[in-house]
Amino acid sequence: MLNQFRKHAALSDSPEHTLAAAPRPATGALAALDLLRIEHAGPITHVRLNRPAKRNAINDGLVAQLQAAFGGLPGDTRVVVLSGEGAHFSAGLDLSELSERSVAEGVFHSRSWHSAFEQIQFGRVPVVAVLQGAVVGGGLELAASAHIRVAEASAFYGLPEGQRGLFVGGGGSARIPRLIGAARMADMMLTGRVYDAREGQGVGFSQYVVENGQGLATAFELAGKIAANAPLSNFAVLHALPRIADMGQAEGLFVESLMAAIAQGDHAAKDRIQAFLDGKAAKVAQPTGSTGARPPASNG
Ligand SMILES: COc1cc(/C=C/C(=O)SCCNC(=O)CCNC(=O)[C@H](O)C(C)(C)COP(=O)(O)OP(=O)(O)OC[C@H]2O[C@@H](n3cnc4c(N)ncnc43)[C@H](O)[C@@H]2OP(=O)(O)O)ccc1O
Repeated sequence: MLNQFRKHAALSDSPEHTLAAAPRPATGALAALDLLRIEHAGPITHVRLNRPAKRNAINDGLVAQLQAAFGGLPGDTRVVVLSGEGAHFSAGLDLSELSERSVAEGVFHSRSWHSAFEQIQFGRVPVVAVLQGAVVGGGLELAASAHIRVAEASAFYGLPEGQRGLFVGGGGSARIPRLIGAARMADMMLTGRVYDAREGQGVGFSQYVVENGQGLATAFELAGKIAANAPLSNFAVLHALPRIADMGQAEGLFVESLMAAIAQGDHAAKDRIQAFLDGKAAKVAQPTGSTGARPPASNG
């Protein structure tokens, strides 16, 4: 595992980073988060859901700890890998906590998920999620908050809320239709339809599908590339892209021009462009399939 970390977090083309010698466990407040396992390897922070006996079902404690973890990332973190311990990414809402909630408490409960997951989606750094086994209900809502999803062949996606008499409450109604379309989401909730890993890639749940056991290695390989980018460039992808997508074209293009100028003025862009002009930076690579991923299927 240590070697895997070192190999996949290699940042040799980054002008600003060297990789720490070995992954180190979180310290201080992050170390106290017992429903998560957090490790740092240079600019990559690995956040792992750690309730495998309950299939990483998401209870109130886990939501609070996700909020704390993503709100308390060290300043040198450039990218997060989010995964789930065991055979399943997450079985969704912890159903054992639901029974005694009033309607008002239900609203506040849902809002606490929104807050934690918005911190993941609209945080400072990109998040790469590794998905295996069940990615269902609130687990799918959590996965949808990440920016890149790497699925292992075992992954399957479902929204059993309909079968449980519930509605999504973790931001799924806002995020999932943007990934797969509203009609597909309605079908999943109304009929209980489940997509396997390959189908899930086809409809837009994941950008990559890899063999079982290869998810983390692929995610760390991608995370190494992301960490080598200029932080402001990554930040613009996280914050400008989704907002521009929701704007009219004229407004969107105006915001784009501002963001482009801001990124271009940053020293990190200047350094990287000069390195390319001096022949010291990599050319754009031909696709090699090095992540083990098939090209994304169309969304159609
Ligand atoms: C309304 O306001 C909301 C809603 C929400 C979000 C809602 C949802 O997420 S609804 C969907 C809830 N999830 C499910 O219905 C999945 C249920 N689980 C399963 O189908 C299976 O466990 C499995 C995930 C396919 C895995 O199967 P298997 O490997 O065979 O494991 P099991 O033997 O079934 O389970 C082992 C162990 O874990 C417990 N467990 C599993 N899932 C849950 C769960 N979701 N909640 C609680 N506990 C779970 C299971 O009971 C077993 O426990 P033992 O003690 O018997 O070992 C969001 C926000 C809102 O405001």
